[in-house]
Amino acid sequence: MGRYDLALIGFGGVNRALAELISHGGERLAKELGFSLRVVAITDLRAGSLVDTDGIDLAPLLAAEPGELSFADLSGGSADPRNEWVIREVPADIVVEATFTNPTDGEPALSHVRWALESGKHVCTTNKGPVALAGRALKHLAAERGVSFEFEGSVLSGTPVLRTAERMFGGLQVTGVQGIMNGTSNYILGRIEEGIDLPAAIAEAQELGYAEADPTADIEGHDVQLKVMILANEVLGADLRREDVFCEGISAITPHEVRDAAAKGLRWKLVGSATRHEDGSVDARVAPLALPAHHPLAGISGPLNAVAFHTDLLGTVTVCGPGAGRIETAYALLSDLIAIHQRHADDDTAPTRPVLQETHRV
Ligand SMILES: NC(=O)c1ccc[n+]([C@@H]2O[C@H](COP(=O)([O-])OP(=O)(O)OC[C@H]3O[C@@H](n4cnc5c(N)ncnc54)[C@H](O)[C@@H]3O)[C@@H](O)[C@H]2O)c1
Ligand SMILES: N[C@@H](CCO)C(=O)O
Repeated sequence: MGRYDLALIGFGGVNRALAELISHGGERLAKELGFSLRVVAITDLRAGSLVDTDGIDLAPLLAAEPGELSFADLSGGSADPRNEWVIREVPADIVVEATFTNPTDGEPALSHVRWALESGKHVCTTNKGPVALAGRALKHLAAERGVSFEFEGSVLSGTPVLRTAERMFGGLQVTGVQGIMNGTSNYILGRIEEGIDLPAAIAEAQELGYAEADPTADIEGHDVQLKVMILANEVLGADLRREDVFCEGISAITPHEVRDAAAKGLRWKLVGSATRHEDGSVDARVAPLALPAHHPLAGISGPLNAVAFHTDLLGTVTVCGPGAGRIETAYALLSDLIAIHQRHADDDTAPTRPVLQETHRV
């Protein structure tokens, strides 16, 4: 049975949930999937870095409160995240990037992904920044190095939107996408409709693990803007930059407007869309809309999200499922790991693991 050694970059909600899946369900998954997973490195801005090329014992890390975790005093640990050294030098097969999304320039996650691919390591990430802002270049780099770059969790967490389009839509022309693609804003709009105020609704979304570290991106639509770019670039063959996508969030909608609309049978939703025209150009936008109850997206509530694909032969195909959540997004990473295994299990040119130089051990 094969085994993949992982380096986890960022140890917040999502990568901790992946570590839990591996720690608690690893044996069952190995039997079912035909490969096992082992974590050999973890880095985190707050906790530092931890390296054990024989496999990190995850149980004590998962038993600690997230905010209290420090690797500094552990064997193989350091207070410094040392991302570049860990990514480039530790002999992992796959780098799992789940640090903060930066909608402006994608950094430092973009560098994390680039260092990993340059080092001949596969990458899976839930981070929208590198995918939306540099997806084409990173895919090119991955292909050049013979490794995979997987990012299912960058759109609708673990709900398989990108892989459905990539694997199941052969022979179809996709002419547009429209959807509710942010769990936090959708949850917040629902809670405001129920009478909760905005700050309390944001706090709930943070507690539930839906919101970005800085929820401004959820509220102002930037998170959806990145997701629309990813969908347009991956599915409609576009090459959109952020400034190409009009973006308005939900911050200007008052609680009165939300409740007044509900009384009239309308639901405010933050809708992202992209349309491909006959000449191949693609228009994309993010804006709140008051949808009538009969609209297919009106009933998508809470952290549930949906993406409708408009196609030539099937009409509209809608994929619906969780749009956010720690475990749901960890599943996206697991689905990426499975995709990497399926693509590379038979590689006879698979990169060999370099040996970590003793002098570099901490
Ligand atoms: N939570 C979700 O529902 C969800 C869904 C889809 C995608 N995502 C994306 O997944 C990523 C992780 O989400 P999360 O919910 O775990 O966020 P989080 O804020 O809980 O965790 C991020 C972690 O990354 C660490 N970090 C930040 N910068 C770092 C750096 N330079 N080096 C090392 N560590 C660093 C932070 O200390 C934190 O522990 C984000 O990019 C987010 O946009 C999250
Ligand atoms: N903050 C994002 C996480 C998923 O990308 C959301 O609420 O949808």
